[in-house]
Parts: sequence; C-alpha cells; structure tokens
Amino acid sequence: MSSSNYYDVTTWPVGNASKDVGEVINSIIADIKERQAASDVNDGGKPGAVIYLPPGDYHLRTQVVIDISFLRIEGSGHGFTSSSIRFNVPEDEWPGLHELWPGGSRILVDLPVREGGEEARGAAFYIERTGSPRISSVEFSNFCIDGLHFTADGSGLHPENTYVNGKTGIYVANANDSFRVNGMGFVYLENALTIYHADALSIHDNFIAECGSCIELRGWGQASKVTDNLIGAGFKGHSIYAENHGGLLITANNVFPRGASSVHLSGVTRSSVTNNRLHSFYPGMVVLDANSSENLVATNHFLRDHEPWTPFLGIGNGLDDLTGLLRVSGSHNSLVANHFSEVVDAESIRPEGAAPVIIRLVEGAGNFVSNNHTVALDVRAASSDSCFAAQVDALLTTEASDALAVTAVMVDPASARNTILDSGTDAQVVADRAVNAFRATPTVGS
Ligand SMILES: OC[C@H]1O[C@@]2(CO[C@]3(CO)O[C@H](CO)[C@@H](O)[C@@H]3O2)[C@@H](O)[C@@H]1O
Repeated sequence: MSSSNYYDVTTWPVGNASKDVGEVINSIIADIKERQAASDVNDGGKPGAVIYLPPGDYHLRTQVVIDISFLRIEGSGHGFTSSSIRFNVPEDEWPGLHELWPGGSRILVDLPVREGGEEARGAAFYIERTGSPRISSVEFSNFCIDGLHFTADGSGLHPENTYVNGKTGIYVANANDSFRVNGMGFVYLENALTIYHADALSIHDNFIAECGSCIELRGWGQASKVTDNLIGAGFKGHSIYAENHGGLLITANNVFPRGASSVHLSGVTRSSVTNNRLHSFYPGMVVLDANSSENLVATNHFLRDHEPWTPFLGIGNGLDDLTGLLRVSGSHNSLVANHFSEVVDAESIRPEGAAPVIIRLVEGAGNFVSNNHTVALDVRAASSDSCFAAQVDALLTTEASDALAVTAVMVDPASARNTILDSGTDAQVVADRAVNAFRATPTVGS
C-alpha cells in the first residue's frame, strides 16, 4: 500500500535533497498543510505524515520550520562517528582513514553562520506554533544532524575544538506535548537540542556527543524523560540541563565527559536522576540549584578524573574541588546510594592541598543523604595522543594509587535540618551536628 502521507525526500519533485534538504522538507510540510487543511473530516482530518531520509548525505541550507502536529521525520541510521578525534588526527593522515565524516541518514547543517544573531536562526529544525492545542507528537527518529565544524572563538584553541559554531540541531520555541527525539545522532553542533516548555517529552536512546550543549530543557515543563542516551557535551556547555521542570525523569543515561556539568537542574522539583553513569573531568557534575527540591538522586555512578587526551589538556570548567561532585541548593531532596569515584592527582587539586568535596549541601533544608559511598584515589595523571587508548587506560586504572582524603559530605550553614546517614566517616563529614542529624559510616576497629 502506498500512502500520500509518506514522503521520501529523495523523490520529492521540489528542490534537491542532497543540495538543500531544508527546502525539500519545507515544501513537503506545505503540501501536508494544503492537503490536510480541515481539522474535522470523518472524525479525523489531520493525521500528519512521515518524511523519510534514506541513508545518505543531505546538505541543509534552509532552516526547516515545523508548525504541524503528528509529523515524524525519520531516517535509517544515527550515523555517529567522532569528528573530534578525526579533526585531531594530523591532516596528512586523513587520506588513510576509513571514513572522515559521520554517516547514516545525515543532515549536514550548512546554514550561514550568524554573528551575534538570534540563536534560533542557527537551528536546522525550528518548531514554532502558538495557540491551542499545543503542537503535539512531532517526532525525530534515527537520523544524524551534523554541524560539521566548530569555529575559532578567540581562545587560541584549535577551531575544531572550541565547541562553538552557532548551530543548533532542533529548537522548539513554544509549549509542546508528546514530542519524541529517539534514536538520533547529534554531532558538532553548538546546541543539539533546545526545547522550551516541554510536556511529556521523550528524549530516548540518542547519541548526542561532541556538541557544545547536548540537551537544554528551558522555560518550564513537566512529566518528561531523558532516558537511555549516550551523551557528552563540551567544556563550556551542558550535557543535560533543565529549568523549572516538575516530574522529569533522567534515567539510564551514559553521560561521558567533557561537559561543564553532567546534569544541571535549576528550579527543578519532584524529579528523578537515577541509574545514570556519569563521568566528568571537572567538579560540579550534578548540580541542583535555584531551590531544586523533593528530587530523588539515587544509584548513580559518578566518576571524576582527569582529561587524558592531549588536545584538551589544561582545559577546565572554572570550578574548584570544593564545589562538590553533587551540589545541592534546595530542600527535601533524597540523595541515596550513589557511588562516587574521585580519581585525581593530589597535586592538581584546587585550592591547593584542599580535601575535595563529594556531596555539598549549599542552601535549603531537610535533605536526606544516605548510603552514599566514595572511593577516592590519588593518581599520577597520564595523557596520550590517542583519545580512545587514553580514555580506556584511565578508566581501567585502579591499582598502584594511594587513598586520597576527601570531604564526603559538606553542609554549609545556609543548609540545615538535613539527615546524613552512612555517607562518610566522622572525619569525612563537615556539618554542624547541632542542626543536622548525622550518623557516621563506621570505621574498622571503632
Ligand atoms: O567516551 C565516549 C565518546 O567520547 C568521544 C571520544 O572522546 C571525546 C573526543 O573529544 O572526548 C570526550 C570524552 O572523553 C568525548 O565527549 C568525545 O567523544 C566519542 O568518540 C565517544 O563515543
């Protein structure tokens, strides 16, 4: 059966998908709107459509503007490969590489670079619709959005390592419901996903790496989920960021470095950050700020160690080791059963000679901190020109290191009436025992 609501960008008569897939998709959307003009025909009328991108390279020179519900844009392959590693291979070795570029069903974002212009104009896919009901069920599935190159940022860094280019993959400007971003690949975009006012959004099973920021849920929202993704932002940006969200579920993501944070929640309430594997080269990995309250942060694995790859040595996120790996400004959060591996070179700790802080309660009241376990090792940081080898070596090193003294939990005076159980020995917890309930992790022989 063929359906008029299934479109293949390579057979659409308007435009040329390989030269400007943006023009083609906008023309298809115009056709859908023309054919599905009435909102009530036989109890239906606007079923939406599928736009299919077969595996292949599609330059995008015109921004796609989406203002219809039930639109699914799908490909056959997220196509991620590391552009970061490739751009740091000496150019005379490029001819010997098996492939140079990401693949799959791949959009090459070739929008004109905006100079200090409006952020949304640099988006490959721009979704905007006001009025009622909210735009619903727009789905992106199984294709790659590649921003191609980063650009010089004045820092002297190799331009391809700046994580800056003004490009966004998908930008949703208005309140939306039941959107899905599933099985996608995002690479070399300054922002992969920027979504305002999400309701019941699913960001699931994507590969979102080597982007300045990966996921930003802005404005406010509820009942959304970020699950099962492989994610890693640049040193200036967020891997997962949300503001003023309630009921957000962040679960089972593998968040690798080198985002300025792994999960940053601002004014987020009654949400869960559970079962994630989080790896960072800097402190401030999970940040709950602006009175983020009643959240569950549980059974996550935190690893903080050092950048092992030569091109990025010396880069940081500006935060010192007293920041905390898990930092909380808010009340009545449950921080339970998280594992922390802090594997750093004592010489690199800032301020010099300080005991790094693992969990820090900055402001608020009534947080419940229980059964968190920290393993802290002092290692001599090693580096390598080979990204993968350096990463794996660093990950697998557990021996021949000395224990490192840490502050497992630090409670600032502006945070009170917290309960801290079995999350650090007496010596490892800095908290006013008169205003916080405290039970130390026992030590051998005591
Ligand atoms: O660690 C997994 C991912 O990391 C890579 C390889 O390493 C990179 C290169 O810039 O360094 C960061 C983390 O060490 C990653 O964000 C980035 O991307 C992916 O190639 C790889 O899939």
